[in-house]
Amino acid sequence: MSLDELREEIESIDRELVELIARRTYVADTIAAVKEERDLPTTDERQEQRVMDRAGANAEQFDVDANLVKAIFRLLIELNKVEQRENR
Ligand SMILES: O=C(O)C(=O)C[C@]1(C(=O)O)C=C[C@@H](O)C=C1
Repeated sequence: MSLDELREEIESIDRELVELIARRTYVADTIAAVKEERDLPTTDERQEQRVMDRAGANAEQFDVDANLVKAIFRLLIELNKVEQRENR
């Protein structure tokens, strides 16, 4: 594969990543509505821990750096919380 082709592959993966981030964020909008209905706080630390543990385990399964993957998930959770706070 040429460098251009490899970069095209990365471009396509990057687009998919953004699409997945958008889908995760859209779910946060629905979660915000459920939490508001049930008078629950936006932050659920136990659930965040579960998400982080799962991210670490998935990273190990795919042989990528667990700490880096967890850092990305920390950002994704923060993005969700910002989105949820804007929606309630
Ligand atoms: O599961 C929830 O309650 C969510 O709001 C989603 C999410 C996440 O991004 O995974 C975000 C904020 C919460 O503190 C916990 C988890």
